[in-house]
Amino acid sequence: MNRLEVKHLKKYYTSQKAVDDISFSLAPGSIFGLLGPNGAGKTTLIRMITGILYPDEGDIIFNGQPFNPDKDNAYIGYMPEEKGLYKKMKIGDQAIYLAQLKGLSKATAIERVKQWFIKFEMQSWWNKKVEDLSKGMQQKLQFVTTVLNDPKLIILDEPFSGLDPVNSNLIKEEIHKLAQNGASIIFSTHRMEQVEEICDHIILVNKGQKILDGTVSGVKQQFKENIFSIGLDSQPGPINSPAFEVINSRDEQLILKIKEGFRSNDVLHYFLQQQIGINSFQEILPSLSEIFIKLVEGTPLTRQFETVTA
Ligand SMILES: Nc1ncnc2c1ncn2[C@@H]1O[C@H](COP(=O)(O)OP(=O)(O)OP(=O)(O)O)[C@@H](O)[C@H]1O
Repeated sequence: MNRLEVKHLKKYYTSQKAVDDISFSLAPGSIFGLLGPNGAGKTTLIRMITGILYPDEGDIIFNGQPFNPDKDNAYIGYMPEEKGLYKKMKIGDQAIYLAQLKGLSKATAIERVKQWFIKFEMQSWWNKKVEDLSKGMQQKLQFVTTVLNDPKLIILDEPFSGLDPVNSNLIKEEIHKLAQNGASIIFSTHRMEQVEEICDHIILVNKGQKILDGTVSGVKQQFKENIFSIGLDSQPGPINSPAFEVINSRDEQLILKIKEGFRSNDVLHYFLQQQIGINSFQEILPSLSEIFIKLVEGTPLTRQFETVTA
């Protein structure tokens, strides 16, 4: 059973189709990247999945049942990009209070907060106030308060913003552990290299519509352009082959594109025929960043309703 199913979801504002008929599903244990340029509709989509906004149309199915925010919010952890912490409240008390709001008893809340504070080396923060923490420390606290109640669906909006590499790694490891234990994770960010590193599945939203949906490796395969890197044992002379063209070269290392109708074997055959040895041969897949730019570049920021003039 899917953890989450979103079916034909729509949210229109007065002049904008913020989310326009988006469907996708999310399996338990999956780490899912929700990508899109500024204004694409990601936050609006997340707000509907977390019960903050009602959809105009469409269905949200959580754990096989129609989504009921009052009941299901106890199983959802949402870390928004903007901080949702009380600035003046002591950090330990605040974490316990937020865990209780998610349905934990006070005793369990205290126990869990202590465990997480030890794990993340935050014990000394207990009596400090949020306003006394740095941006990165607040981000770490926000992550802990999001996962304290062991949610089944975790939504993280730019979770690494402001974090140093050590703390980023700490949180990455925890995200993987939470997924291994069955939580489904939606991860929204503009940092494509983080998506490649962390997510197993992505959807790309543009102008309120889903324009790409698949596994990270499947999407890269879908957009590959038959580009290969080859390492030779000596410098080749002028190359003239119908099978491929060289698009870049440095000494014995070439980047080449195999032409339509030809195969890798044709490239290998060409060099072997010239008595040139091959040290390495590897396909170069496009990065998610390249795919993202290719799909969204040059498109207007949002889809407006057509203006009707009398
Ligand atoms: N309350 C609102 N009233 C009117 N329009 C809105 C409202 N909230 C968002 N929008 C519009 O809906 C569209 C989608 O916005 P949304 O915040 O969901 O995008 P996003 O993908 O999260 O963008 P970003 O990456 O910049 O955070 C935008 O055109 C935005 O201007």
